[in-house]
Amino acid sequence: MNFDPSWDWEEIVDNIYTDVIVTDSKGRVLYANASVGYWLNMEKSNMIGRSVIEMEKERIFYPSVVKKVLKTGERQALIQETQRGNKLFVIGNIIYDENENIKYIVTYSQDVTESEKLKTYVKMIEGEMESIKNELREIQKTQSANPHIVSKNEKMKNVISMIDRVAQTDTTVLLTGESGVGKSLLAEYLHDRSKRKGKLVTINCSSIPEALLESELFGYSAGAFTGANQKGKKGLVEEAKDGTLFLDEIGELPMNLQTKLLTLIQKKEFFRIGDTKSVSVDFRLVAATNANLKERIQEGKFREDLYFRLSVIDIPIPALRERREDLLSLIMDLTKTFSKRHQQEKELDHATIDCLLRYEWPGNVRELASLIERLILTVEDHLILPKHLPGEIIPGNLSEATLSVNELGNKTLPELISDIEVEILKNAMKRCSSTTKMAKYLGISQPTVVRKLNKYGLTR
Ligand SMILES: Nc1ncnc2c1ncn2[C@@H]1O[C@H](COP(=O)(O)OP(=O)(O)OP(=O)(O)O)[C@@H](O)[C@H]1O
Repeated sequence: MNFDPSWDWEEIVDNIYTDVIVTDSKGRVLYANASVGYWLNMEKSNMIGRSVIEMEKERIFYPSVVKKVLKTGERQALIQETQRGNKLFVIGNIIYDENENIKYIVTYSQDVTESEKLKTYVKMIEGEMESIKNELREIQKTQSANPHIVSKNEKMKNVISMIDRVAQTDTTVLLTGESGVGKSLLAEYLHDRSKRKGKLVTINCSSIPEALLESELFGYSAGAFTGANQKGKKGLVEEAKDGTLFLDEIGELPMNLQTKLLTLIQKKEFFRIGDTKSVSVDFRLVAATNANLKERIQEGKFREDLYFRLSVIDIPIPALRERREDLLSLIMDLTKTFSKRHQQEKELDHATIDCLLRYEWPGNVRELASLIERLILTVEDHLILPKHLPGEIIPGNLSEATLSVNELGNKTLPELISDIEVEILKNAMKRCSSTTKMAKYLGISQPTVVRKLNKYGLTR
């Protein structure tokens, strides 16, 4: 269909759900459409001939975009408040006559009251996040003597206090728990707390080949076997004199060495390979395992008597998923540690922290620590965003579109408002079980909630 000048333009413009006002070059209203009447709470016929400057003075709306256009001689956009308490996003455009003089100023506006509320809400959430960070700094100040052991969770606090208690004794300690929960770190902590004068000597029983393990542990005498050092060699047990011997992955210790270890624990003496004279040594034994030693006993792979000797004090370390209260502190602590270590000024975005807090962490603190270190080393930007995380860590409902308040850079205002709206609505959907509760939570009406959910294709 072609353009027809006889169309009823007034009726058409009255049916646009956007305020349209046309003024002359002095700001006197020449035309207003029907929508204006609703937002400004006055009949559109009462507006014709009135000065927008006067209306601004009467606070029918404030500020006046026309006034700003006339002052600057350019197109202007601003947020205006109306007598009804609504917030309007208003644009004022100039139409010039053939002599380049202002002929009309056309203004059109859209209600953004709810979006403005949502922006305030985002600011409030940012404020809350800041206070959580402050709280965290306080927690970190009051943490255990070793700054790298985070323990907010009850079970973990019990682990630390148990270690503090046994540290002063010579009792053998067995640390059990999944790989990466922090057994080695706790062995270090125990040694620090024990005030034993000697050093902490760590042996990973699974990483040294079986043939070498015995000589590594007990050493050998001069000329004990072909290829050996002529002067003989001290073993790690001797290295741990007056200190702590930490046997990691004890479940992997071969059977013949289990027997020798048992003798060592009982008599506190041993024989270097090829020697007939025993060596006595004072050390504290700490062992760790992620294997189920009772099962290994059943399978005939671990000596029961050694197990009883080792497990006098058996300290199970909870998996990270069982102590989620520690997660936030760990995330912040590790970020700080690695940023400092690699001299990188990096920060985790709120949405990134949110993803990390939701993940299960099957690889425990080691998995978390390696990820944070990798992000700090590989992400070029200052801010680490959800898009930098590996796929498995991003929850299904947080897609690429996840909005960070810090990402709003080059978007237009309507796009920005929509993004914030979607994000806040998703957040409200997670917290509230019905649209009525969402309405209360967001401070808007229930039909508005439904309309907005439909608009963005969000389904409950
Ligand atoms: N509570 C904690 N606070 C800070 N860092 C921790 C904590 N627990 C573990 N880590 C860090 O996590 C990583 C893995 O810890 P660790 O090597 O002690 O685990 P593990 O239980 O001994 O693992 P595996 O059984 O595989 O030997 C280390 O980098 C350690 O510093």
